[in-house]
Amino acid sequence: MFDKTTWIRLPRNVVVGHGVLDQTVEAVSELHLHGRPLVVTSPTPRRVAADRVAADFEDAGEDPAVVEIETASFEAVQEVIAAAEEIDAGYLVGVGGGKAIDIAKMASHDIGRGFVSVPTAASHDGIVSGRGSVPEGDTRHSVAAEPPLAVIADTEILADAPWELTTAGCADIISNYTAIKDWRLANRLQNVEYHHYAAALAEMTAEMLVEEADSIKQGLEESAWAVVKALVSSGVAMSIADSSRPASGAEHLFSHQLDRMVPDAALHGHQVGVGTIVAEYLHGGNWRGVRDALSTIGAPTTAEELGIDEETVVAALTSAHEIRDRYTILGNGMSEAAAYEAVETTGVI
Ligand SMILES: NC(=O)C1=CN([C@@H]2O[C@H](COP(=O)(O)OP(=O)(O)OC[C@H]3O[C@@H](n4cnc5c(N)ncnc54)[C@H](OP(=O)(O)O)[C@@H]3O)[C@@H](O)[C@H]2O)C=CC1
Ligand SMILES: O=C(CO)COP(=O)(O)O
Ligand SMILES: [Zn+2]
Repeated sequence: MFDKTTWIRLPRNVVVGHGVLDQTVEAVSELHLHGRPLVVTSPTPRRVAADRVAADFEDAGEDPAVVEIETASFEAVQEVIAAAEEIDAGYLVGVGGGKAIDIAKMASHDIGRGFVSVPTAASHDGIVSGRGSVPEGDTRHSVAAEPPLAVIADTEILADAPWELTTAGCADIISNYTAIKDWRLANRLQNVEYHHYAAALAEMTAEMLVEEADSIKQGLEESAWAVVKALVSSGVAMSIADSSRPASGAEHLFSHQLDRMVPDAALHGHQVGVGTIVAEYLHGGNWRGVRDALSTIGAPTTAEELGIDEETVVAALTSAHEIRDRYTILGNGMSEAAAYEAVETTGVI
């Protein structure tokens, strides 16, 4: 009997452009959600966008509430759930960087309410995906969470955000190259389920961004536009696959391990970018092309630029395979000698 099922959960409205923050209420009203909105944000995004969004809901007679979180933690998720229950929220609107958005999408998932994503930073592809990432014990990788019903990405705000957040988003997209290679490898060696369509979309997204690398420049709203569109495609690829496989391979394992060893040392995308150079080298691919694209955009390509010492980078590489059950080019682990060889050859150290 044929017993395959595909269930793809995608956003219904994706609104990207100059000043579209003002269209948040309209984009949400089309979703036919009921009840009060709870705006979930963090301090800077609140000033930049969330207070405006809340005021617009107020003007529309929607009686919103705002909850501000400081850290990406399970306590913050519980705080948001309590705030949502207190006002009997109909849906949650995450306004901010990955922290606020992930907390909102994880709280939405727990209480079965709709989630709307309003990114204020183009810092990684979690702004569109149904994956949430909150450190718990030794776990750093994403888990299933509520996918956004709508995404409102105002390029005026994104272009104004600190540039390193955007270069981190670029590097997170470039990592799709090695994520896909790892996925294919896992499919061949371990019979891991592989989705051609999701893989093609993720790979094409990385290729298009690399082709445009020269024109991605600080202060240009067109650059924020190009990056956020790529983040949307990458998030859609993850939704199609119902997994982060299209956008997360060995380079992400390396970054997650760094997060465990030296929390908050560098941005997610920047760590992932350096991991992509090494993983591409291990695949025997064009690691110089990856390095040059990162460097053209202004993303780190060395341990020093990440602000992480050589020993930690090597230790993260040799233990990254332990992070989760995800087969990649790292196999059952790199030896220390092989890790040194890879980072020295690629100029990471
Ligand atoms: N779901 C997924 O697939 C993924 C999730 N993540 C998660 O996302 C988080 C990292 O995301 P990231 O966006 O880098 O982190 P944050 O949300 O912490 O944002 C980074 C910094 O930028 C500030 N900020 C955000 N927007 C603006 C703006 N427009 N102008 C000025 N400052 C701004 C934030 O301020 P403030 O401190 O006030 O918030 C914060 O200090 C982590 O928790 C990580 O685990 C990472 C990768 C993938
Ligand atoms: O960061 C991600 C994709 O870019 C999510 O991947 P993880 O599942 O490895 O956390
Ligand atoms: Zn990522």
